[in-house]
Amino acid sequence: MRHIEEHIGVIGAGSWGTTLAHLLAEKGFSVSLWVYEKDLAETIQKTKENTLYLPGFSLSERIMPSGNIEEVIRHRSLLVMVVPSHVYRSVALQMVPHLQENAVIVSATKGIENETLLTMSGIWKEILPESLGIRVVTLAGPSFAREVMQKTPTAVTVAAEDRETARKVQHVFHTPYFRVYTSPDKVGVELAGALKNVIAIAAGVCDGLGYGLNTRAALITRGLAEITRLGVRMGAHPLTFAGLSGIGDLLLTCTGDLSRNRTVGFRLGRGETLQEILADMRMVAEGIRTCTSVYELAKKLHVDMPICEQMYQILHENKNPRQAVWDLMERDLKSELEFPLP
Ligand SMILES: NC(=O)C1=CN([C@@H]2O[C@H](COP(=O)(O)OP(=O)(O)OC[C@H]3O[C@@H](n4cnc5c(N)ncnc54)[C@H](O)[C@@H]3O)[C@@H](O)[C@H]2O)C=CC1
Ligand SMILES: O=C(CO)COP(=O)(O)O
Repeated sequence: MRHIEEHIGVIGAGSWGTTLAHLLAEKGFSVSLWVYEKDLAETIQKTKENTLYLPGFSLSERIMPSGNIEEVIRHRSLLVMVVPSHVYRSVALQMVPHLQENAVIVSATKGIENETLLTMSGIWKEILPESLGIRVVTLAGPSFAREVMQKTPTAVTVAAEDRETARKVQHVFHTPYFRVYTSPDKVGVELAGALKNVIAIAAGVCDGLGYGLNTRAALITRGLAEITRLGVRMGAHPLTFAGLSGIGDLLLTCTGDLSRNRTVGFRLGRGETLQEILADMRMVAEGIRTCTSVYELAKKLHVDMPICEQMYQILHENKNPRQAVWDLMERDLKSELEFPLP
């Protein structure tokens, strides 16, 4: 393996952060990994395994786990941010005083902040002093951590406002089993990655209720229509939603049993309450919180998002899931296309 001089800091040692750290370390980068749970940092150091979030995989010797965030980010020109969205701002605020000028931050979190309705790069925009010259890039697309650890051929997108930064990050992450595309549509890629989690819960609900493949296909398709509608309203390019971060990730998480979001939905469909499901889940299912943000955004921006609205009622107002499906089916009839033919 070639040793690469650049030293990268990965912030967040959940399943995805650990996987990205491992991928980069195997490429030859020196990688520091910030671990929130102090005992876990020691365990990873000793056993080379993330026993809490990614059990069963042997991690690269080149990963240096640490509970000290300053140590992980100081003097790093490239950082990867992978903490769940509800703690993103508080962790980012801890990072700001230690960031190196002109560093690049790759954000791999999928969510929308509840309190502000901002995307993750929106949070950075709010808290980063412009004088630091830091660029934020989004990484999204269909990529279950465990499959990437198994080196399953995978393709993702990195989106940045400037092409040069996107190309740099593309090359940093690319491996023969991890193909990276670039995109200039940061808001689109970010929204696609966050919103698909809400639809994945809905797909799980339908499967848990025992509905068939017709239902799932309809849900994915009309879910994509909703995601696109909100995305375009917020400035995204519509074709981004036909890409890896859009339909790609939507298909993966609506159909793949490895999805935590789909699993939450499935269990809801089977009759468990959200409280029961969350009680035995250590990992994050971002769609639960994102659903609240989407519900608020749709109201604020006057965007019609019936599936997300029903999901909000199931998750947060105890609506009966079967009733929610029938309420969707009984809505006013409408045209599928939302634009006139040329
Ligand atoms: N797991 C996957 O396959 C993929 C996950 N993602 C996204 O990556 C982000 C992170 O998810 P995962 O790595 O899957 O997490 P995870 O669900 O495996 O682990 C939870 C993480 O949250 C951290 N955490 C909990 N409380 C915290 C606090 N108060 N402060 C700081 N950190 C805290 C834990 O230390 C752990 O790193 C999410 O937005 C997820 O949607 C994106 C692509 C793939
Ligand atoms: O985003 C993911 C894969 O691209 C992971 O999905 P879940 O969070 O639903 O497991």
